Amino acid sequence: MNVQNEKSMTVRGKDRYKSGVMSYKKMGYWEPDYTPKDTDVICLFRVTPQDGVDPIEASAAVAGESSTATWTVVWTDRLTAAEKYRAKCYRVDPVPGAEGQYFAYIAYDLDLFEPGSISNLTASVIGNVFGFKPLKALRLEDMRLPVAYVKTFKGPPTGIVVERERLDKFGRPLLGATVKPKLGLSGRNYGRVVYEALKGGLDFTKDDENINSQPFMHWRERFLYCMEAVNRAQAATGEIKGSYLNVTAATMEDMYERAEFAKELGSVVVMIDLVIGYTAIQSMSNWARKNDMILHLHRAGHSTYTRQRSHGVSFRVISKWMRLAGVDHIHAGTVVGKLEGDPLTTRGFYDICREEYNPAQLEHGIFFDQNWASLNKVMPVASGGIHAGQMHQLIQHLGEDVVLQFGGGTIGHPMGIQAGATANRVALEAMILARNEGRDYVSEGPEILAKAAASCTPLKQALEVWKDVTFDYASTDAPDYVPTAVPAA
Ligand SMILES: O=C(COP(=O)(O)O)[C@H](O)[C@H](O)COP(=O)(O)O
Ligand SMILES: [Mg+2]
Repeated sequence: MNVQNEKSMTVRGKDRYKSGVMSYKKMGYWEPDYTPKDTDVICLFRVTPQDGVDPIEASAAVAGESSTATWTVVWTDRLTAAEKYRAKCYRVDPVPGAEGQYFAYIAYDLDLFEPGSISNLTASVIGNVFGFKPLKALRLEDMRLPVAYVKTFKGPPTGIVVERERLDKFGRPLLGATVKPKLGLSGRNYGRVVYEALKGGLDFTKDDENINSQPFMHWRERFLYCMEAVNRAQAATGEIKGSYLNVTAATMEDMYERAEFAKELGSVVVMIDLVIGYTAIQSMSNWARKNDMILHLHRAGHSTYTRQRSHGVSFRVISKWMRLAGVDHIHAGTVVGKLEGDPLTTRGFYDICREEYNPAQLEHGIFFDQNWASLNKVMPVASGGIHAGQMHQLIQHLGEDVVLQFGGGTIGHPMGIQAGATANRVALEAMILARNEGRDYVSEGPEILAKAAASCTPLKQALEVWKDVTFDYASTDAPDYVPTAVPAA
């Protein structure tokens, strides 16, 4: 069906405001002749209408219910600049290879949104509409954020450039590890893991998403022992080290108290989980900015609504919101590890975090050109089931401005935690050296690692223990458009 060619059906004049129910497309939420303004926010939704529901009407309903409409005509529209405030669906395309699904492009006037508030933005664009009965499913795939709107956000408090300057670490990915087991260690044993991992060569260690203040280890214990470990590791290595102290808690007051204590102890970084919510994230961002602190975001919970392609919110949209909201680190996928991560889709997430400007690139899932208007860049974090033997692939897929985090892949090392950290550091440095020498480090990767391992027993053992570990499963969240060969000019 060529849905694109349906003409405008907007009813105009006094008939528009007669009491009663009128289809959304007649109420003015379908405007195929509309050209979005530079200042409009644009959303791309994947709409799956119920059987028998016209895709244009379903898409117009999404525009209506995410902006000004209700289910019936209301005369009070006439007290407003209704034509301006109505979101306008201006284009509907069938999704390639997915029968019954449509991409609906919807433009929203900038005045519909409070400046600098992710909560306000999301209350509109994902507020009610995902439960609308005429739709089987709905997914927010991408957004174009106008520069005028981007400029109302402060963005990441530190950014990649300043983070590297503060840490005095350049020209290579940073290395981290999530302390394992996730739950159950006492403060003192937890601190031992942190010390060994940092002393062995990592830059960062990290609390896991669900480490807060449990009976086996209250938060102050954790902070005290972690910072003792950080300070000792710094003294032993002469390098700046950090441990992401997770300040996630039940209330803002608790989070501020924990963050203040982290600062008092000299930490360079604090951590929050995505589940704390957008307002709390923006508040913590303000705190981090005021206190010269790196703010690490673990995307705990995101897969509940980002992973399935037909319903929810794409992680590329969450990445955009988080760059606006202002976090310095965000978990963005590993490609090769244990968790969901199609290579091309993941590339799109990384570009959103790290580029000044994103050109539309359908094969990476990026539908719009996006200018970031000099907002700081977010350091993506690759974490989840990665190990030293994948170093060449990690650098190939994820580049240089990234934190590579090996939890099990450090702490599970047969010779112990320090050895696990050393294996990762040596593998990384060998690979970066090979890259800098202009070698084809991707295809020669296994050889480069083997050569480095010849003089590094910890790396040799890591490669041996984990050599067969791969997570080769089909990706759920792959792009809808495949790259096409372009004939030579
Ligand atoms: O605990 C881990 C990783 O542990 P390990 O390194 O032992 O696998 C993190 O919570 C996940 O990486 C989160 O996933 P994501 O980074 O995809 O959000
Ligand atoms: Mg975890």
